[in-house]
Amino acid sequence: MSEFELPPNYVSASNDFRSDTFTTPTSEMIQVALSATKGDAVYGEDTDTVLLEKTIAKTFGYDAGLFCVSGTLSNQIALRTHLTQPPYSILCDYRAHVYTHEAAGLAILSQSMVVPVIPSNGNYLTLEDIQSHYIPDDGDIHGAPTRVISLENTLHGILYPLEELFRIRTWCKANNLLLHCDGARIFNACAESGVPSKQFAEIFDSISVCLSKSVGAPIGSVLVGDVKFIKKANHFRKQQGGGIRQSGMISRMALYCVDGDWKEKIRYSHSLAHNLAAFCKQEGIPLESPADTNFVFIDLQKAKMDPDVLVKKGLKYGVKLMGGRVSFHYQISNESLEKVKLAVKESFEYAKTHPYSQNGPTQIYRSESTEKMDVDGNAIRDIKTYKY
Ligand SMILES: Cc1ncc(COP(=O)(O)O)c(C=O)c1O
Ligand SMILES: C[C@@H](O)[C@H](N)C(=O)O
Repeated sequence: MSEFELPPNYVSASNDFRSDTFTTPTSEMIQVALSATKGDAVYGEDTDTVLLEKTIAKTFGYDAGLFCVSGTLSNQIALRTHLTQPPYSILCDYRAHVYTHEAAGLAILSQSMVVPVIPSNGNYLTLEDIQSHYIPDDGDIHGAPTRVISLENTLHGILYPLEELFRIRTWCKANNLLLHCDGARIFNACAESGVPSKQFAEIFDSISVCLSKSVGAPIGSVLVGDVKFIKKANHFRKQQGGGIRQSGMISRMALYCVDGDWKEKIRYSHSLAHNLAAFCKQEGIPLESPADTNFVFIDLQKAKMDPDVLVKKGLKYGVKLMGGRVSFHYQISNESLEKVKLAVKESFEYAKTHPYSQNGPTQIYRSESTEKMDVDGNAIRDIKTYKY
């Protein structure tokens, strides 16, 4: 095996539970990309990219969209565009991706303070949580007034109740605050809740719609909002190096995914997650949060489970895990689900005699596992068992 060749079970997504970002482009996707348009998207001349932007904007009820190569870029330029006169701050859930996993983009690009809030119900921010933590623009020169409430739907796979979103929307309008949605899993929210995608335009001023997550595209997100907002966001996208040229091929692959039966694909992945959650309940394995959609967050702290043991048990059965978060996507096989159950159960049993003290909630990313072995116990040389 060459030093760069991965073992067979490392090239498929069917056993990859690390994230729904690990789906791989299908041969059909690659085939349609061959007939993609070839214009320069910076000049708005790539038809497939313009079509993708219009399609996603229309799907979610907005007037304009902007193709971004990642959800991080889409989120960060959205929030930068909303923020106009510092000092200001953004309020979000303490687990929000824009705060925890976008490398301090809010501090650097937007020079914004962040007010991270722990939801009083443990799952999602209520209007009362926001009201008791936001910073009013009342002329107090000590403060950095809240300008944007940035929510995530879903967050850690938890569905945001629509009525709560409307309560927050009404209050934000009355208090001149903007609402952004990190919609990395907005398609999951739509598929599971039945809320029409267009209804989110009544709530959020902008949504970062990821295509590279559960919908299964290899690359990209589309930021949606009104025309003036998207025009300015485009300026920040260029500034951040996100103005890519012939993006037709990746746009066409994304269009293939959104034109397809994404609801069916996503509902399949949710059924697998619900199956694992039911198994955990049956075995007495605690979960950190409700498994509403495509994630199962095992409460490692409560179970005193060592995430490294869980990863190694996964390798023993030939499935890829990153820690306590078990992610599902449409390419996961039923066979792999059964293997994950074995790994989770064995790790839980092991913890009973080898309790591990986990500091704080489940870490999505973890350092590389100490040992690497395949199903037959052979060492797997130089393979990262985690994305980071
Ligand atoms: C909730 C959430 N928001 C945003 C992102 C950023 O997306 P990307 O990895 O494409 O930058 C991710 C991760 O993929 C995510 O999980
Ligand atoms: C954690 C985050 O960066 C990544 N989007 C994931 O969900 O795997």
